[in-house]
Formats: sequence, structure tokens, C-alpha cells
Amino acid sequence: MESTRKQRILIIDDDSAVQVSLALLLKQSGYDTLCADDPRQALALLAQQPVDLVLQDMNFSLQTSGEEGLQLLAAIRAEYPALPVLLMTAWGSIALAVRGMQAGAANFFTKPWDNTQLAELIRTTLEAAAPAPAGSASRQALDAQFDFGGIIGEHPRLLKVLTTIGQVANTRAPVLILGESGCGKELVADAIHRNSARSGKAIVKINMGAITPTLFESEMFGHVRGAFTDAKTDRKGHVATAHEGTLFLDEIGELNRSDQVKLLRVLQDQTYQPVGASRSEKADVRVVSATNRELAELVASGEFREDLFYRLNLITIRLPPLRERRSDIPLLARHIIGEVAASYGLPSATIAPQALEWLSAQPWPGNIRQLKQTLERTLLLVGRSELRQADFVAVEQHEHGGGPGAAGARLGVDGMTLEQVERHMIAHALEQHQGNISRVAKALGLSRTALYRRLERHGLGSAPDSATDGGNLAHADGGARSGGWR
Ligand SMILES: Nc1ncnc2c1ncn2[C@@H]1O[C@H](COP(=O)(O)OP(=O)(O)OP(=O)(O)O)[C@@H](O)[C@H]1O
Repeated sequence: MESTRKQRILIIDDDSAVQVSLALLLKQSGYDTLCADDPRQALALLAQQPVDLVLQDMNFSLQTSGEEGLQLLAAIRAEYPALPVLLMTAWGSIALAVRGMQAGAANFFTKPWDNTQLAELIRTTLEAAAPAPAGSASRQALDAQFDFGGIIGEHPRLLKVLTTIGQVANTRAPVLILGESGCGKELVADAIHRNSARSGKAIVKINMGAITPTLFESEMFGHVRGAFTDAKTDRKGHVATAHEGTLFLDEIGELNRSDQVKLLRVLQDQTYQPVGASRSEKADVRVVSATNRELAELVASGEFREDLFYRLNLITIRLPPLRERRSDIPLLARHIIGEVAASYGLPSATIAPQALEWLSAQPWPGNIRQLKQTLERTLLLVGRSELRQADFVAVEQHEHGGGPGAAGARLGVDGMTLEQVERHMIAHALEQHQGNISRVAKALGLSRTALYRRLERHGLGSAPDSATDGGNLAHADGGARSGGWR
């Protein structure tokens, strides 16, 4: 009966040794297999019977450019868009793999492969592609099943991301979240944790770009008393704090090569050694990492270890930038304006339809974080409960040194310049959060680097050591380092 048939995997490779060893591994893992030597045979087999997953080589002749592989991938994607394809590439041909992923491959692995890792990759790829609500799930249906609180949007690309989160949250699979600065990677990490069986334990967020190399081991693994001059007491590291929970490695692309090896060791063995300790400790952590850099390209240029990359990217979630899901902007804007008004204790505000259209047409290089700031600034500077297009345009001009802008009647900030309002807001937030930089940055929707810059500009306190303040390294960087919009 069709509903009880084993899952069937098509292997496409012209090397019979590869076909045989893959078929053996797949049979041992409980799958049915089919083999094809070339694209023509592969497409004929796909037309004859249902297949659940394709493992596809990239070269089928003496040519090694991978073009044939990309053409076959395109043909499969066009005919069977829901069928996941895993590409097989030669060690070191990451650039080709990246093109394949951009063309819709679910993932890729390199030859020679590690049997255990490949079996896990196949299992999670099949799980992620499982039909049920996938692809077509509405936001309502997803919300009935999972808790995506705080992630606003209904665009098909966002729904696909939410579907994947739902499917992988409750596994141990490492997840790599890719996307531009400010597009919601941290919210996705939170949602993965919240929807997993680990939600009762901590999600520990570490900004890898903010840990100084000399402190990496002690921050991550902890230290015992006397391990070094300043080690007055034993100190638990982030890995221990995340035990049985989730470790969120933000800005993973910023990690230097020597610390990459140290991290790899924990991920491989699930053990670590606190600095100065004589014994290793066990770590049961689920790793979610994020970066706004193209990690595969860093691998190709030698800046990021290939083996660590494979440990992190079993599941890759690519978050679309806001400009690629513009239909969500009105929804986001209405939600954010409500939140912002409430956070300042202001009466609720609305956005005129024309203003929503204008907002929807902007490029938003800083994504949702930038949209949030624009809404916040405009709300504070315009003393009306309905925000119009002219208000946004005027505030933007004012921000960029233009004319007097929309600053007419304002809410509690009358007579102040935009600079003064900003200073006022930051000072207020500092007071409210007792100077905790991480919380202040979060409350203002700024990266910590952007906040430090503003603190300095307004002469508000001195910028503290980024690795120690508030004990929270999340948000230590932001778009600034990666050439973002700020
Ligand atoms: N879908 C969304 N719905 C509502 N708010 C969102 C959404 N996505 C992002 N935001 C908000 O936008 C801001 C930036 O989001 P977040 O910090 O998750 O981005 P990021 O991709 O991790 O950024 P960075 O790479 O700079 O760390 C946050 O204030 C977050 O709450």
C-alpha cells in the first residue's frame, strides 16, 4: 500500500562504486533505493515512480564545472518542486554547492562522506520535506501547532521558514540561520528553543564576534579557581549554563580560526574542559548558530573551517530580507507601532494607508530593525495619532540633516531637536534598565555597537568592555561591522 511504502531515494551518480556504497548505507537505514548513471536516466526513473529524496552528483562526463549537475537540478526542481535534492560535491567545491543551494537544493554533502552524518542529514531532510502541512500551511495552521509569538508575517517565504522551524525544533539537529542584519535571526533561534523539549532549560546567547580570543575558553568552558591570576573562584562557562538547553552562537562567521577548533571539539565529542580543570565535562547542548555573512564563502576563502561548517549546518534556515517580503510590511508596521506606543505609555497610533504603501516601497537595508527605528522615531516626533506619509518623509529628511521636518507638536519632547530626543530616549532607557547595555540596546532596537557610538556621541557614560557588561554578549555588533545601514 502506498501509505506504508518505505521512503525511496534516488541516487544519481556515474560512479558505480558510489552508487553501491550509498545504496548499502541507505538500505541499512531502512530506505528503498534506485540508481541512475546520468541525468536522462534519472529523469526517466522520476517519471515512472514516486521518489522521496534525490542524492545527486554534479558531474556526469569528463567536464568538472558542475554545469551538468546544475542543469539536472533545475530540471528536477521545475518538474518536482517539492522533492528535496541533496547534492554530492567534491571536497573543496563549496562555491558550486552554494550555487546549487541558491538554485533550490535542500543541502549538500561532500565525497567522501561520513556515514553517520550523512544518515542524519538524510533523515532530517526527509523530515523537513514531509508533506502534511508543509509548503501550503497557513499562518493560522502553524500558530495552532507551534508558538511563534513575536514573529510577525504571512509571506510564503516566512511561512516556509516557520514550517521548517516547526519541523526541526524538536530534534537535536544543529541549525544555521542565515540572513542580513536585522531580519529576525535571533527571533528564529528563540522560536526553535521555545518549540523544543528543551524549552524548560536555558537558551544561552553568545555573540562570537564579541568574545576576545584570550577569553574564549574561559567564557565558553568556564575555569577553576586559580587557573589564572584573576580566577579567584570557579566560574561556569556558557556551555555548562546551556546544559540540556540551547546554545545560540550569534555572529558565528566572526569566530577566529583558532577558536573555531576549540568549538569544533565540543560539537564533535559533546565534552569540554574548563580552563585549569583536570577532567572533561559532558555537555548536552543543542546548537543554533547565526550569521549575516555567507558562511560557505568564508569556507571557500579559508576563513572558516569546513569541518566546523558541516557540524553547524545540518539544517540551514535562510531568512529573506524585508525587501523580499514586502507584503508583510503593513502587518509588521501596524504591530510595531502598537508595541512602541505601549512601551512609551502613549495612546495607540495608526498609520495612514498611503503611508503604509510608502513604507512598503522602501528598500530597508537594515530590515525589520530599521523599520522599527523609523516607526519609533516618527511616532515620538509627530504628535498625532495617525501617522502619514509626509511625517515619515519629513523625519527621514530631518535625520539626514534636512529641514525642520515633521517635528511640530510632539509628545513630551516639544522644542527638542532630533539629537536631543535621541539623547533623552537613551538616558531614559539607561535609567530604566539600570545601565545594563544589553537590555538598553534591546529596548531601543539598536545593536550594542550602535548604542556605544551613540553613548559616546551624547557623552552618556563610557563604553564598557563589550565582553563583560551585563553578562550578555548578544547584540554586541550589528550591521556596523558588516557594512550595514547604520
Ligand atoms: N518577523 C518579525 N516580526 C516582528 N519583529 C521582528 C521580526 N523580525 C525581526 N523583528 C524585530 O527586528 C529586530 C531585529 O531582529 P533580530 O535581532 O532577531 O535580527 P537579527 O537578524 O538577529 O539581527 P543581527 O544580525 O543584527 O543580530 C528585533 O527588534 C526583532 O524583535
